[in-house]
Amino acid sequence: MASSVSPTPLLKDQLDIVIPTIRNLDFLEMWRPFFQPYHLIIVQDGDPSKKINVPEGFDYELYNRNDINRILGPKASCISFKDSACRCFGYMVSKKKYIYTIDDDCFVAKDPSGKEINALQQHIKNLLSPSTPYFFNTLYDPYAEGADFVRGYPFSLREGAPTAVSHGLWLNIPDYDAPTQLVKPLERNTRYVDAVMTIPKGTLFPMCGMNLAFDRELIGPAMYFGLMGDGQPIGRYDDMWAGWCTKVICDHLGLGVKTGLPYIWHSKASNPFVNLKKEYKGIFWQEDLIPFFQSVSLPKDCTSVQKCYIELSKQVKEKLGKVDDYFNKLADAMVTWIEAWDELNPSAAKSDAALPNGPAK
Ligand SMILES: O=c1ccn([C@@H]2O[C@H](COP(=O)(O)OP(=O)(O)O[C@H]3OC[C@H](O)[C@H](O)[C@H]3O)[C@@H](O)[C@H]2O)c(=O)[nH]1
Ligand SMILES: [Mn+2]
Repeated sequence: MASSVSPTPLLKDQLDIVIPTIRNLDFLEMWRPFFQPYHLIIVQDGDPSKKINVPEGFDYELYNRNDINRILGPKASCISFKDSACRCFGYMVSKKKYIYTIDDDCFVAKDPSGKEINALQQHIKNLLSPSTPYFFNTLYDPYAEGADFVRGYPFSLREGAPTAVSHGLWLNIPDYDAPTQLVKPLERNTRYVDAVMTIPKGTLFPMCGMNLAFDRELIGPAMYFGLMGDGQPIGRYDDMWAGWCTKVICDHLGLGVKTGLPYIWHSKASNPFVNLKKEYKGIFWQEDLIPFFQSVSLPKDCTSVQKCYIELSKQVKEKLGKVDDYFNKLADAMVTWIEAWDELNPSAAKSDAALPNGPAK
């Protein structure tokens, strides 16, 4: 029987909110009722001499590029500059079990009843309840209030798998790629779909970093947002790369990834022409990237996220290095990221994933 209804714990001492920003943080005023109890990690991108004002009353730490260079030294080369991908530095320096990351142009949305959505609470609910990657439940989340496993659902699979990622969605400005933005400039997402689903094992998905939460202890080292922005041939594929790496590792380690509720209100449409320039190589390359990730197989002795990620970086170099030399650089940066992660998180560096490698065969 799926869990009965109990209040969602705040987890205020177990969760950090990571915000990449080149703007001001006035958006926090709208989130204050939901975010004030939490510690914020603000990753200031762009010009480090620019002063970012954080509204009064929030507990935060702020890192700019000088801080990243000071803390990581030469390893700072793996952290993107002038791209929201810089946010992954916040994941690395956090000491908490959970991360929630949100963009500074994302606001509190309302559900169809007009009630303000506490996105963070829904993400916590998603992360604290199991996922069902091995068999699709046609009533969606069986652990949600008023739902359960449907007839025919194997009882041997009803315990589910630990949830590593909770991927939220967006009302108003949807996360479209540049070509779609260009042909549908006025399209707004007004559809509120009241569902949380587990993305089945063996299926990839386009992970958006705008409204994303994850269990840092289960999957944190896989959440590297790649080499994007300044000096790189590609942008706006930071979260996509992290999502593909994360999903194949979650599948291997027997972890779940959920998508759906909660919604946020995404307010700013970034410039489609600028986005096209950033994305165009990604749009072309991903026709090779997706078959690569679909064919990834990780050895049984990859029993920790770090080991999986290092193995993945070897396969990236071997199989994608021939697509473009960028992937050789990215593969090296993946290793640097893990080295930096383990340097900043020494205790976690030793731990293997304490999880079976999927359901009992
Ligand atoms: O150089 C930069 C540009 C932006 N940021 C911060 O990143 C957040 C997203 O920026 P923005 O809202 O302008 O871009 P979107 O196109 O809406 O972002 C989506 O697509 C790109 C990424 O995948 C992103 O995750 C998606 O949300 C915002 O907080 C900016 O302040 C930055 O740090 N550096
Ligand atoms: Mn935005």
